[in-house]
Amino acid sequence: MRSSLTPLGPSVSRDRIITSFPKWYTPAACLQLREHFHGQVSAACQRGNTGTVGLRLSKAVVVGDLYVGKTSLIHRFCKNVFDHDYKATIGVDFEIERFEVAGTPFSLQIWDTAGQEKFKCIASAYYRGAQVIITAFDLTDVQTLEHSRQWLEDALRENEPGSCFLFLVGTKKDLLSGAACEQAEAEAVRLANEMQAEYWSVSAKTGENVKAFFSRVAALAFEHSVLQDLERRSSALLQVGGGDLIPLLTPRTGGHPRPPLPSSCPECPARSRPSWGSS
Ligand SMILES: Nc1nc2c(ncn2[C@@H]2O[C@H](COP(=O)(O)OP(=O)(O)OP(=O)(O)O)[C@@H](O)[C@H]2O)c(=O)[nH]1
Ligand SMILES: [Mg+2]
Repeated sequence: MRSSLTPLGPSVSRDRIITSFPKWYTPAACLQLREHFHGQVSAACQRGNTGTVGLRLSKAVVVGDLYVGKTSLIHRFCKNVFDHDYKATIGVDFEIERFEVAGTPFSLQIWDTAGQEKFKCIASAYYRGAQVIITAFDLTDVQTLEHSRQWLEDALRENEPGSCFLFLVGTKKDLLSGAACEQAEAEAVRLANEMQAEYWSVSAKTGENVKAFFSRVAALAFEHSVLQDLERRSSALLQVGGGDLIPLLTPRTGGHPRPPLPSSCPECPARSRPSWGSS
């Protein structure tokens, strides 16, 4: 039986429908090597038993130095446009993208933050509650890669340890090729592994890898939301005797058990979640 919580609303566009688990950019720095949805997630989707996942917004926050191309990346994905002119983001902005993942509606709220130092305190107020942190750097500017550590640290400070998927994204791929590109990517992969983040190279100008990247983000965030929802519901219900269900409150958290970490599911050969301290 399909869940009665399935939302009404406009159907999602065809290119936001994700039926198979999107692949990583490189196995050298990826969060998940599986090529299929988690078994429990597929089963829940088939039964329409995905709880409130279709009704909630998952939050993804994009951080990184000024001028690296955060806004351009988001605009390419959400509006399919590219602007050569630079207009600094002031504070924050966001877009909401609706997907259908394994037959279930899923919405991602993508927060675009300002890279300029003077806006940092405004932007950092919006880091909280992120399910996904995307740290962007410019592939042609090694300093922006070096600054990625600090951006990630700042974003993690506002969130529960182990509660976020981390991505490191090299932008402006169209400006590099051959050995220069390989070298920049190798350095980025090294840092991504230290950060326990998944690495992607993209170009907002040409659109290369942009849709694939956000599909991957959406699929991982969706999977985690479904697993979290299943766990929340199973720990809130204790089955007894002839099958009566007794709702329980978890005392420690007032009925809202801490969600499982993305890496805690038995089918995930993923790395452990970060305890990323300053270096
Ligand atoms: N060639 C090329 N240029 C890009 C690409 N992405 C962004 N740019 C350019 O880089 C400049 C900065 O892009 P933005 O997206 O505004 O940078 P931002 O990170 O949002 O900057 P802040 O809002 O100040 O933090 C603009 O002139 C863009 O046109 C890309 O993929 N390729
Ligand atoms: Mg911007």
